[in-house]
Amino acid sequence: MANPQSLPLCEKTPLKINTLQRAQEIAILFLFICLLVYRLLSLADHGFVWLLAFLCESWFTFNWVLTLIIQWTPVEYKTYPENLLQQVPELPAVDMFVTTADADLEPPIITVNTVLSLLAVDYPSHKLACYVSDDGCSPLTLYSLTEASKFAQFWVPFCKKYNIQVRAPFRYFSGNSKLPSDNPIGFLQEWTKMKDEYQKLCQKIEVAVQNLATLDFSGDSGDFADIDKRNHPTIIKVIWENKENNGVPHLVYVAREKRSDQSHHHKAGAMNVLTRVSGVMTNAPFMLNVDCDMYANNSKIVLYAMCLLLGFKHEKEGAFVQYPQMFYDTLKDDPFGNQMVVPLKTSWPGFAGMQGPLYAGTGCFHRRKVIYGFSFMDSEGNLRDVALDQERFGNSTELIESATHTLSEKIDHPHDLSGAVEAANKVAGSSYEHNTLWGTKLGWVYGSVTEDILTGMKIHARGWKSILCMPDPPGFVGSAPSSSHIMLTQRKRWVSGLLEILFSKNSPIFATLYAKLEFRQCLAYTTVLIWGLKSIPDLCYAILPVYCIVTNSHFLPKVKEPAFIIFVAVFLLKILYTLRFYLGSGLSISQWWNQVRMGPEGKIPYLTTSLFGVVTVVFKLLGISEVAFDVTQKDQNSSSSDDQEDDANAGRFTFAESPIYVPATTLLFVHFTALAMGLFGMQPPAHGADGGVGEMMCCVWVVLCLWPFLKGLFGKGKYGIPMPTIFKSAVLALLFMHFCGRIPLPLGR
Ligand SMILES: O=c1ccn([C@@H]2O[C@H](COP(=O)(O)OP(=O)(O)O[C@H]3O[C@H](CO)[C@@H](O)[C@H](O)[C@H]3O)[C@@H](O)[C@H]2O)c(=O)[nH]1
Ligand SMILES: [Mn+2]
Repeated sequence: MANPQSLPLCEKTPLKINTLQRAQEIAILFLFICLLVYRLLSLADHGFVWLLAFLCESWFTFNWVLTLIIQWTPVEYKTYPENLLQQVPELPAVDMFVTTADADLEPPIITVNTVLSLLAVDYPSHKLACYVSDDGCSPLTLYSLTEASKFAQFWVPFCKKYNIQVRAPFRYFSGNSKLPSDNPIGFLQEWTKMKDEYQKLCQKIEVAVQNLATLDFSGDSGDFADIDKRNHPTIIKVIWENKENNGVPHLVYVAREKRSDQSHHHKAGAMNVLTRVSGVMTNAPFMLNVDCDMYANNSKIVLYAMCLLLGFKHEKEGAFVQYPQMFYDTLKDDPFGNQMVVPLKTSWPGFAGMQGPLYAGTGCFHRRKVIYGFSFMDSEGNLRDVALDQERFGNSTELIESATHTLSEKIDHPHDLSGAVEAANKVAGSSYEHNTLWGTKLGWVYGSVTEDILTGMKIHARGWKSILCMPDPPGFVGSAPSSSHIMLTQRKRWVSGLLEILFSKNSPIFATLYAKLEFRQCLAYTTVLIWGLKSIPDLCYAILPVYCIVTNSHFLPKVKEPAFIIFVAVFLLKILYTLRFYLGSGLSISQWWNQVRMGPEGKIPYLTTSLFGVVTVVFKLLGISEVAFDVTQKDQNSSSSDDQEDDANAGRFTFAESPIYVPATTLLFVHFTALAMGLFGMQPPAHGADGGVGEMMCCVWVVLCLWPFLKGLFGKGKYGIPMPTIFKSAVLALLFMHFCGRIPLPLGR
């Protein structure tokens, strides 16, 4: 797709760097280095504890350097001349993919809203098609979508006529959206009608959810009778085929074939099926994909993305356009650290200043030909001869033909969807990919439960760049985990998925050595991939003060030593550094504190699920077990919650019977013991120590970070730590004390 002459070129512009921020960053780096030098110089006088502290601190320094490398040259994209797209003679077509996997964890009404918001975007509707992949193979989802497509016949024209901004009805009709005061004539009437219709739609879906038996299995849903989610043939239904220029875009339901003896590769597998099914149906040169909960929050998203993808002189500048993930209805002060506000200001623009943002799995527009995997342009920019054979693409002549069109940049003509269902069924088969390049060189890449990062990295490794799009209002908004347990489970999957990439042949280091991943981008990917590993030094560093107090040794310099100041300074400066972002963005101190405890770099996730994520990957590497894709539960609670009690408890930390809570509970126990020993002078006869003020302060900090666990000791129900967990942790804590030589247990030592 060449850039039409009339379009001015898009540009990346460097962001102005805040000098105070830079000064702080450098100062922290300098202090880290001083600290390491101090450790090294005094290593000989101290023992093992000193060495361990030195190793942890080297790791922290290394991480800080990587962080700075990412943030060094932030850029933003000069925005997209909105009205100019109207001057482009022919807008390209876009296929839009929505994935859902479980009608219980992902209620159909959520998927329906996402689909409605996509069907209603501001873009010529005959250029759009929406495909929903249902890995749950649920008749409820199909039923809900069918009903939604009827509602869409009113909803889409209504949104376009009155230029509605948020086109997901549950958000539009939710309590906090006010009606504009200067309504055009007739608006109020239509608005009321629309609201009624939407309520009816919700009711229908609700009734169906409550009582599956009311669904009529005779007609379209016949295929679902007695279906087994893990073992069933392909079901593809064209729910709505758009035959006019101004109608509602096509809507297609896809439940790919599943066989219990064949791996279906989770979301990556679903994406590849959607790519192929849409390939034989509409074959648009661009593809958008979203998770079922990520509705379009800005009606111009497709236009913006097209401006960016078409607006560069060299198409290599834009393999994909990524909208950062944002969330709706987040709880006050973000108690579970989901929002990731700071990355929006630091790492996202930072990545954009290198090879481009990471592919985040949702809210992303890809070029279809990039997904088809080949670098078809030679260095002169001419199309290379690409053999599109069955060995690569699989044995569907329709798909090979459509892929040939894509790669040779021919624009496909409107298709007859219903006529393509047979071909679509074939390419959605579970054995279609056997002996092809799907999942390796083609499409979404297999081998990690964070398929998004892996797939994006493979694209960068072929020398493509990517583009960041951050319009106001944000492009896509989704549901954030509504409880701490859900959040922690999600983090565990992320951590394992990222480590799976690090320890595979797809590691970014190889991609830099043998392919075209830029060096800085490789470092940036590495920082992301080693996320889970960071929990190990964090754990060690949390144990050190306890160990030192109990054994009356030191891992920090004594208060009187000048070196003590370096430690205090790094600690305080790092706090000030992050606090600045929060206060500067109008956020509260408690939000910052929640981030410290629960955020991506938070203590609690590090001391709970990250550790287990690492273990999962070790098990995988040893061939003991596979990494599972546990789907995140999604809630729609759009401020309509009438349950007062639930509201009050919404931000409270919850527990479940799970080993993930053992390490942190154990830590809490040993820290308390250590604090008690320190305060009441129960340490062994001091070897000239100063009571370990530094170590005591560290202990207090860890206890503060683990406060939710302290509350959990006394909480009831899901707010309390389960008894077995407390018991296991107590045993572990005793063992720890024993090995520190403090509590003689009859263990023969
Ligand atoms: O076998 C599966 C499993 C999941 N999904 C879908 O994948 C999406 C993401 O799953 P979710 O449980 O919401 O995971 P999150 O951790 O919230 O998702 C983030 O992380 C994933 C893995 O990195 C990315 O794929 C997502 O796009 C990104 O939003 C959802 O639409 C699911 O329906 C499938 O289609 N098939
Ligand atoms: Mn999600």
